[in-house]
Amino acid sequence: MNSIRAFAPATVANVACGFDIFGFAIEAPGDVVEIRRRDEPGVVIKEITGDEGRLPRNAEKNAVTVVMLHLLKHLGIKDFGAEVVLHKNMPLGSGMGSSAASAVAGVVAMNELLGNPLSRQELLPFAMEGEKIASGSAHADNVGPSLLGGFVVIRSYNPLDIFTIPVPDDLYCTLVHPDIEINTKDARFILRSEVSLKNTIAQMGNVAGLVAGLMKSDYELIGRSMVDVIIEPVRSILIPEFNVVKLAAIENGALGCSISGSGPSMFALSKGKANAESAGLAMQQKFADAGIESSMHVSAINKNGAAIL
Ligand SMILES: Nc1ncnc2c1ncn2[C@@H]1O[C@H](COP(=O)(O)OP(=O)(O)OP(=O)(O)O)[C@@H](O)[C@H]1O
Ligand SMILES: N[C@@H](CCO)C(=O)O
Repeated sequence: MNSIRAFAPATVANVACGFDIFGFAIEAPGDVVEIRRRDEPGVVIKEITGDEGRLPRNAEKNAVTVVMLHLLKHLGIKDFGAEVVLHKNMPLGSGMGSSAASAVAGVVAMNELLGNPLSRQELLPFAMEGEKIASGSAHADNVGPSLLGGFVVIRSYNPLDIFTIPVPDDLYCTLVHPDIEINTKDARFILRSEVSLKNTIAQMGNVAGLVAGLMKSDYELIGRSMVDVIIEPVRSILIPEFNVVKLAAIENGALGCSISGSGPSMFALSKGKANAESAGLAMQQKFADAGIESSMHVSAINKNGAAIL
């Protein structure tokens, strides 16, 4: 096998109360990576489409190839020759897990080209190295769901303990991406390092409630638990019209609404596709009223994650 194509989906990280510990995959959009073996040693980026020339072409700097280099080193494979084409189908700094999608598609494609020496779970630490190059921190709540699919919980980072939980079949996600950019690195820099006991207790309650609501298909409990008292109050100031858009989502069918990842995208969860679409249109209207263009994606939770095409 000399060439492989892999797809990795967009993801919603944090999911309101679960900063760095919750994430889920959606069906589209996502990045596509093509990798082809070559005789000459070294992994090189042959072409990147869809990034307006903004991403690094240096294989040591791009999330899509950094993960491949880490995987080859781990397997003790030297002088491996491959050329990589990356199709970016997601905006940068979007809050949709753009760098994670590249990292996951890249590591899945390379693993397949090598005959699948590692399982999906075993590929996770390598995908996290892609996040590290992109955002300065190896958080797993975008790469985890993009790689494994479904709704992912990261119980622990050291040692890494990550698993998926069931979600109700009729749960739909609305993702609205306003036409602005927020870099994850910046959105992490502004966070406080200390949290009050009162807020910790509230956040733990919501984390427990969201997990229970998802596993019991209790839509009301899911909605009540989508409250973030720690991160959202700090980061929402980076998103124009945040409060108005969030209220519009909930008044038009959503169970709950918050920031997707580090933003600026906002996401809502709804029971049924019709509610998800209605909430999304209301969210977009509020952005439009403020002169802000946006794009909308409505999707069930993608239970498969990355795929070989
Ligand atoms: N293949 C890649 N795709 C996207 N970003 C990359 C990639 N490789 C390196 N980067 C770097 O990561 C930065 C974007 O990462 P960042 O985490 O800020 O946003 P994102 O991954 O696009 O979206 P999200 O906020 O959902 O994580 C880019 O500015 C770029 O410098
Ligand atoms: N948990 C990460 C996700 C980034 O997409 C953050 O919020 O910084």
